[in-house]
Parts: sequence; C-alpha cells; structure tokens
Amino acid sequence: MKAVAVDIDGTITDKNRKICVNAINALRKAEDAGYPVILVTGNVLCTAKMVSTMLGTSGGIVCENGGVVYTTKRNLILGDVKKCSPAYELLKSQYDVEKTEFSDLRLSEIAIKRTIDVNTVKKTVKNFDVVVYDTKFAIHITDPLVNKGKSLKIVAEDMSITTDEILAIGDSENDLEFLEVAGFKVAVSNADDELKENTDYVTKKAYGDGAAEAIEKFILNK
Ligand SMILES: O=C(O)COP(=O)(O)O
Ligand SMILES: [Mg+2]
Repeated sequence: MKAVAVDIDGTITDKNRKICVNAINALRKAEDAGYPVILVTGNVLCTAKMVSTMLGTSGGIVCENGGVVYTTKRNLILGDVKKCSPAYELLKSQYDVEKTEFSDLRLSEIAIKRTIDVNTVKKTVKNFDVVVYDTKFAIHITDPLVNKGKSLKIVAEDMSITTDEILAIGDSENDLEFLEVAGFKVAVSNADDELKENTDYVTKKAYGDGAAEAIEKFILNK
C-alpha cells in the first residue's frame, strides 16, 4: 500500500461527528511513516480542507461524494447541481425537508437533514437523473455521473499512484464506490451491512477506534 483514504463522518469520528483521538494519532503516524492520507467525504470542501489542515493530511481531498476534487494540482467541480435541484424542489413541495447547514457552500449536490425516511426520498425522486445516499448524517441528492470512487481515481492520478495501492476505510453506502476501487477495503464495525459484505476486513472496534485499528494493523505494524 502507498496511501490511506478515509471517509470522515462515522469513520474517523464517533456517531456524533466528534473526531476520535485514536484516529487522529493513527492518521498522523501514517503520514509520518510516508503514507499520505486522502480524505474522501460527503462534506463540503471548506469543512474537509479544515479537517485536513488540523489532521495534517497531505493527500488530496474528495468532497461532496465525489462532486468536488481538491489536489495540489487542481480543484475540480465535477457534479452538476442543476440535476439535483428539480428533485429537491419536488421533495420540498411534498414534504417538510430542510437543507443541511452551510448549504450555500455545497457546489455539486444537495444535502438535506434526516427528517424524512430515505426510502420516501428515493421513491419521490425516482424519475429524476440523481443518486440518493443516506450517510446516517445527512441525505444527499447527487449527480449520478460522480461518486467517491471515480474521484478517488483522479486524486490517485495527481498523486502518481493507482487506487489499488490505497487502503480505504468507510462506514456507509456513500463509501461503496471508493472502497470498490481500493486495493484493500476496510469497513468499521458500525458500517452498513452492504459495506461489510464487500470488504477485506471489518474492524472489531467501532468508529474512529476502528479506523485506528485498521491503520495500525495494515499500515503501521506491517
Ligand atoms: O456528509 C455526510 O453526510 C457524511 O460525510 P462522510 O461521507 O464523511 O461520512
Ligand atoms: Mg461516513
């Protein structure tokens, strides 16, 4: 492996999005050992960039579920939010939905609070050209042409590595695509069943402690 790619919410944090100290330490040690860390998240760029700065990660950043890519070589908006708006407007006309905070900073997709069942969202917008993810922290209405996996490939290219040289760690359905392209796939123990069924390793510990467990086991203690 040459790099580590981690989801943020539910993977290096706890269930309330509070970052886990063990995950911070493991990520710092991975960087110090020469394994750049890539953040791959549904969060907006300014949130992800601040997490990257505070963690000291040196790999690129995939945000908005692949809709936005940030590397030392380029900053790309790949998702088309114009595909997502009509779906959101229909939802809003039928249900009491609310965008997540800082929605004006979201460039390539629309994220709403989990005040509505995700299956109701998926049913309501089924005729629109969108993909809906429930990350357990928000519901995202996204451009089907982008996802975390496709954008991780762009980041890997800018880092002169291939995605099969990356160890990837995630917790929910919006992580499926980036784990799929990674060389070693890890689901934390709190992950969705669908993610756990498609991985090389499921951690014994949950949330950020699980991410730390996998980094120590497969990167630091190799
Ligand atoms: O933005 C979200 O809803 C979840 O973010 P994540 O992809 O880092 O888990
Ligand atoms: Mg997550």
